[in-house]
Amino acid sequence: MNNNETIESWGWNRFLEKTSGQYIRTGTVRGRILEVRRADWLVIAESPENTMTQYNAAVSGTLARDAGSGMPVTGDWVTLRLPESGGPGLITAVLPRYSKFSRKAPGDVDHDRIQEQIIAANIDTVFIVAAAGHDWNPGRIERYVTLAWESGASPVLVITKADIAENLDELIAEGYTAAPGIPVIPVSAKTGIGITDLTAILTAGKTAVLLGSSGAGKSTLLNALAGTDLQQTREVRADDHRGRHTTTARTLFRLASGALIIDTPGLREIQLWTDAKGVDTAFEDVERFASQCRFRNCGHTGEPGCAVQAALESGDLPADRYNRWRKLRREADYLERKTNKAAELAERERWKDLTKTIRHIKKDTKGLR
Ligand SMILES: Nc1nc2c(ncn2[C@@H]2O[C@H](COP(=O)(O)OP(=O)(O)OP(=O)(O)O)[C@@H](O)[C@H]2O)c(=O)[nH]1
Ligand SMILES: [Zn+2]
Repeated sequence: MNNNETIESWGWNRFLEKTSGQYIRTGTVRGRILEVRRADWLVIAESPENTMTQYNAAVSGTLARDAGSGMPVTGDWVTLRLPESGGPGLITAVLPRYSKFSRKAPGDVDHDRIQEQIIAANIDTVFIVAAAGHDWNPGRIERYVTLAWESGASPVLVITKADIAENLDELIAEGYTAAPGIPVIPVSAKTGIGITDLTAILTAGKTAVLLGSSGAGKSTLLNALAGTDLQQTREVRADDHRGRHTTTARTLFRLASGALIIDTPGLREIQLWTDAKGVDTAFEDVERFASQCRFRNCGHTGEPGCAVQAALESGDLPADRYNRWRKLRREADYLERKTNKAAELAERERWKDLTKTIRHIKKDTKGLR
């Protein structure tokens, strides 16, 4: 471990300095979650020798009980009680997050189990990694862009495997449409193009997260940026198909340049965790037309003076883009109704408990009167 490392070299910043005061108690140090494992957490923290040291850690009972903000995720800053003698450390609090990338937790849609899943916390840049080739999907990119804007970090669209693109210029144009106002950077780990462009965006002490489908080339890109094999990647051996590797954990790495990168396993589903406003932020082109409609509450479905319909007719707004915007809007509205309903149910349960308690108290005090 490099002794010149400080918590700043692991991403500690002024926001954290300002907001963490009340959480840091004597006997605890500040640490950052490098990886969430099945049963424990890998944390890099200040050690008594004033160096940065890795510890395995568990979560304190109190934190596990009232983890209102959820259990620690990769990128989180926490307070850690250092291990006494070789045992695991104890995470006692999760510090306020200045950004987080979330999606709706995958699971059964029918059972009202509507939950946020935080993929990574305290990130400055979201690299949306989309591969050229058969897996190219602008609709999926739009979902990532929507969630990335919601995260509080700045999105960047990275088109990987540029070497296999049949028409790279077309993909780049589609990328700019799907991700308006966001840098679009084509790269290839095979030929090396774009790697210096991406390196230029990385900053020492700032955190980026790589997000995208499985096989998009995230780990390969991480290795190319690092200039060394930080992550094993999946090179399928033709003869026996063994030696396959897919990323299974979300892990934070520190490059020699000092930049911090979180590699993640591919996400199969990327369901929204935002409201209609969040969708509109990612569709500023549609929004711009909508703001020119004659009626403020225009539904864009045939009302007189509808600028969205006019843009569709003139071709200024591609029909595909418009349809995907409508679909995401519907999904966000649905989610909002469901979460409201879930909140309502929780509230009703709380009242049920409360009235029960009151009834008990009344019963208990009856004999005293
Ligand atoms: N042609 C080409 N292939 C690439 C490039 N980058 C990655 N690949 C290949 O794409 C496959 C998947 O790459 P990975 O880096 O493992 O993908 P990943 O996104 O990390 O996948 P998960 O860990 O499953 O999420 C591997 O076979 C890579 O060799 C590239 O720039 N060009
Ligand atoms: Zn309209």
